[in-house]
Amino acid sequence: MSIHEHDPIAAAPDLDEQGSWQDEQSTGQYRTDGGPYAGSRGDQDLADRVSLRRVAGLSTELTDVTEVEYRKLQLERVVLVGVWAGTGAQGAADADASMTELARLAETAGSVVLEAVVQRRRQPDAATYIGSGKVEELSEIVRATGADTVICDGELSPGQLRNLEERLKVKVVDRTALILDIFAQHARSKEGKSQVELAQLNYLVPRLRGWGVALSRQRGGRVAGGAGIGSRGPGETKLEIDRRRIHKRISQLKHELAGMRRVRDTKRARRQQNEIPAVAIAGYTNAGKSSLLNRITDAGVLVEDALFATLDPTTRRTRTSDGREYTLTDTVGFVRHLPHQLVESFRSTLEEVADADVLLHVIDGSDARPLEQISAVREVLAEIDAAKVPEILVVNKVDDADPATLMELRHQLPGAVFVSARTGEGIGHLREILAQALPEPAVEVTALIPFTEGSLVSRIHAEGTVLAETHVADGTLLSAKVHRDLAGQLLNYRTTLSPA
Ligand SMILES: Nc1nc2c(ncn2[C@@H]2O[C@H](COP(=O)(O)OP(=O)(O)OP(=O)(O)O)[C@@H](O)[C@H]2O)c(=O)[nH]1
Ligand SMILES: [Mg+2]
Repeated sequence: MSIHEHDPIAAAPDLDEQGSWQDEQSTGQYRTDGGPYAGSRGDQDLADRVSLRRVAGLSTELTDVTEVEYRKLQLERVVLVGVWAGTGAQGAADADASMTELARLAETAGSVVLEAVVQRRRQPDAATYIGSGKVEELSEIVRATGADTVICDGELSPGQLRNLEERLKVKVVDRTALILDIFAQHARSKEGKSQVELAQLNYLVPRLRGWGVALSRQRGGRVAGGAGIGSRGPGETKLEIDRRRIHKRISQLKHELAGMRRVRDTKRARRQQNEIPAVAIAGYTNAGKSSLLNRITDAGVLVEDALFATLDPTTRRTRTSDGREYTLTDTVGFVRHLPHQLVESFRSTLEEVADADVLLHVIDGSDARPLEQISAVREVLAEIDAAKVPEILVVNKVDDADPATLMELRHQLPGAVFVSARTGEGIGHLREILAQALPEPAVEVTALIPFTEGSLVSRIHAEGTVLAETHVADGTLLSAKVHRDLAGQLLNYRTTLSPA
């Protein structure tokens, strides 16, 4: 079970009397009778006063004592803090879902979660994220649990981070830094490492002045393994590193990445020239994207029950059952509020998704809130200009999903394909659907189209690639690559004349 050494409630018994705490055991029930999430009263002050609420059941589960000892030495002991504006039971459930995800992220980064609390507020406090009065209570919890780090569920301003560190006397990091840290730990390829470092530096630049002064924190380089969240980054101390050097490193990284991008572009252009349709697998982190690639192509890509296990795209060639070749690319997963620094520096990787002919959008059917995963993924897709790519929704992990949820999903997502990458269920059907969705290879035609059929010429321009075009007395003479359908309609106008 949890590794609380001190129960914060017991350690601060008067908190309970003030009604500040609500210890919800794992019943899944939320108070709606004037408790923290009683939105109907609309009394923000009251809500503020009573709203720092424990999120039950989020402590890292440890199986034996030796593991506890080991982790104490190796890992950070963290308290999670969230601010949530939603109201009612739904608001409470949303807050808990967000905190559960934050806990998973923290654990993926190697931390032990000691405690999680949320405050209901209309918006985060401009100076201290949670209400200023709540910082004292949080400080109590930090002391009672022996935590050495507080992780806030959002992106905090440099001032908020500094103020909180000053008052809490422990390291404070935000969700963005946490995700950047996981990426830094998981990056394998040179390109991936450079992309993450660039994102980290862009995150760091506005936070250089003053941040960390409270603790005069020294940070190591990427190789400072085991030094905790935020320390696997490019490194920062106010005194040591001057801004100019960071900016120089940023341009150097951008230059390197531009070079790697050219290689990627060339490869992709070659595939496009060969007219091999490209399929990209996209979706929420841990949805089973790599598992699906492995299941369809025997790629042998790393599969892990961890967030952001995959950062580097893997492309494999494979064939439809009727023998047509296509490529399948597995790439980095998405998450709610994916830090924009990462989206920016992973842009070249994400272009694999934007340039694909078809998207397999993988959803974890065993997740408690699959529809939210879908909208988070679509938000990122829109950001990288991939919203236009035809998409096949693939609900994965049907072997592990709740049958009632699946039934509901079938209703909510007509057209989605339900599969299990683990057992192979539904994969045959998915391959059929995919084969139908693949664009037909283009056909090269040369045609003389009379001026009265101007609309055909427009269609060729819109739907195909014109290779040469000239106007002659009888009409428009052109050669173009067009899809099979259009080629059929041009049959009567085919000619052996050459427009060149
Ligand atoms: N029960 C079940 N588990 C699955 C299925 N597919 C994948 N998993 C598990 O889900 C976890 C994540 O799988 P991955 O294939 O690594 O997921 P991913 O989407 O590539 O994850 P990231 O690269 O981290 O974003 C692993 O523990 C898999 O074993 C499935 O069909 N059923
Ligand atoms: Mg993966």
